Amino acid sequence: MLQTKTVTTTTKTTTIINKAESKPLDLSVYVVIDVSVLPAGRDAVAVAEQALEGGATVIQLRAKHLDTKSFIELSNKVKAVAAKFGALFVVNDRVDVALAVDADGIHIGQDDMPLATARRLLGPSKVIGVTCSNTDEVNSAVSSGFANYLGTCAVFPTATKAYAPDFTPLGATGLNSLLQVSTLPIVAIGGINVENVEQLIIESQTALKTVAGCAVVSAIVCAQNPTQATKDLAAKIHPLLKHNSESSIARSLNPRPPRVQLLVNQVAQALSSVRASTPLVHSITNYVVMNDNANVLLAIGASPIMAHSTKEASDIISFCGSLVLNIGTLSDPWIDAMHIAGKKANSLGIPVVLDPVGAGATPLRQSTCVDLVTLIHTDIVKGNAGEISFLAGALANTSGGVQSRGVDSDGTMSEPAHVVRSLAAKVNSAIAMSGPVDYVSDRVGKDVVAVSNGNEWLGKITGTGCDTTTLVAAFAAALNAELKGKSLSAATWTASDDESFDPYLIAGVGGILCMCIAAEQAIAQGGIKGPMSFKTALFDAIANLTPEMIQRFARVDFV
Ligand SMILES: Cc1ncc(COP(=O)(O)OP(=O)(O)O)c(N)n1
Ligand SMILES: Cc1nc(C(=O)O)sc1CCOP(=O)(O)O
Repeated sequence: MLQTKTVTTTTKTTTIINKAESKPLDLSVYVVIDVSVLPAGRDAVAVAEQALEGGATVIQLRAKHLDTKSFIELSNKVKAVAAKFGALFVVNDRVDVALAVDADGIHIGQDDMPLATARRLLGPSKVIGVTCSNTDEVNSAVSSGFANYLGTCAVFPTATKAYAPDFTPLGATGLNSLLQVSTLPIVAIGGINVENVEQLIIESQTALKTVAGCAVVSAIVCAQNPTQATKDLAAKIHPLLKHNSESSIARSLNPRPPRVQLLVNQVAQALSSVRASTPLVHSITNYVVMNDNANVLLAIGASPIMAHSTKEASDIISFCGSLVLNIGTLSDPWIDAMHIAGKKANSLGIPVVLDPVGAGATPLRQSTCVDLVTLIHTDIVKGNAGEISFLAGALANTSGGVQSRGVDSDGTMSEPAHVVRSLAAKVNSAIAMSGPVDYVSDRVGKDVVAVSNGNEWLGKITGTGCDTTTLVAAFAAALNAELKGKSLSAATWTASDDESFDPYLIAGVGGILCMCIAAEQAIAQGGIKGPMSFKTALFDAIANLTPEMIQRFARVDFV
């Protein structure tokens, strides 16, 4: 049963149609079954059904050369399978066929039946899509009040539809221009596939609007496995549409302050630097997380090396970009190796990142992490509230000591910004403290950043804290190498300039944002059944993170 509601705009009355009150018009995964493109022996109804199984939300039937009787017969069959999946069934061009089979809607071009006539014939409850190639056509379709959504001309080159030789596809920029002026949903079409769909959506979005969906013919109809191809496409489309609409609207209502935006820009840029420089990260880390830490480094674009022997700790660090010291599963020789590698890293200006896992839990861990921050220089300490609180407390009685605030039962502490700020200044290290909100201080305690992208799923599998530490180390390595390339050094950064952030603040925020945003992406893609499928999706999402995602989804503030 189609439901209608009427919205009065300044000029016209626009009818917005939902298939059912509980089911808004979902144009996200729009599959066009073009019978002339079907590979030999493939049946249109079967392909439609496979696409629907893969998550198609709309099926359009396009049959330019089919006689009317056959078009109607085929439409009835495709309509029946679409109905089985609760998807919208749309006929291409032919209003008579749409009427004959009582299709859910019609898609017409500029040279087809006029929009007003189509609406008059179809009535108010059918969905009408109209192709618009430029902003004039968009304005005209929108102001007519007769269309429910707009299609585009080809965004990329396509062999499925013939164009004049001088036709230039819209590209993301042209699509962006249409999105800027349209108050109706826009579906992009033409040459879209699983490889280019994400970039198209990201690059075409405006501050307020993203495409409502992407329409494809050959990428599904000619795919070896149309179900899987639709699934793959849907997995790329859904997270971007969902997150973009929420975050971009929030962003346009509440833009980032300039200095926050500057920091986000630099973090996004730093991710590009990691990818470009493939830094080698030496980890002396714990048994529980070793393999995951290595894979997380590979996923972000860095390279892992793990060596625990005192006999090679110094040699290995001399050709690495950063060093991780993780005290999760200690032994005496490992502690010695940490000191050897740490001292060597200090002498070479290689950043050292300490993860004081379980600090304070036993005398061995207490003395080890206190020794590490006092006998070698750590550039970044990354731990949870309990670990950071312990360190702050352990150093409280030394000169310039930090008052420990204690940790609440939910893992938080009062005045977290004060604790990281004071500890940072005390040990001259950036401090990254994880929790429901993460706090990162630069090395002097001047800038403290709260990162609010925390995700409860990250607590459902072991090792994500240590994984985040390795990401921080990858960022530290890439940023330090970049500065060295300019004959500068992360070690000599000073807090005098308001425009410049401590590179290790950027590293701390960067590692945390990558982990948290990847978790958001993993969940948004759907299909998470429990901890293991989350873990797989998380690692994939880390590999697929882009600087644009950091720009879009980062929730950071100075505190
Ligand atoms: C979703 C969607 N967008 C655009 C078109 C193109 O329609 P049209 O301009 O009518 O061209 P033909 O498909 O008739 O060649 C579409 N079909 N679907
Ligand atoms: C049906 C259609 N209409 C277009 C337009 O530009 O209006 S391009 C197109 C075909 C798109 O097919 P594919 O996904 O195989 O590139």
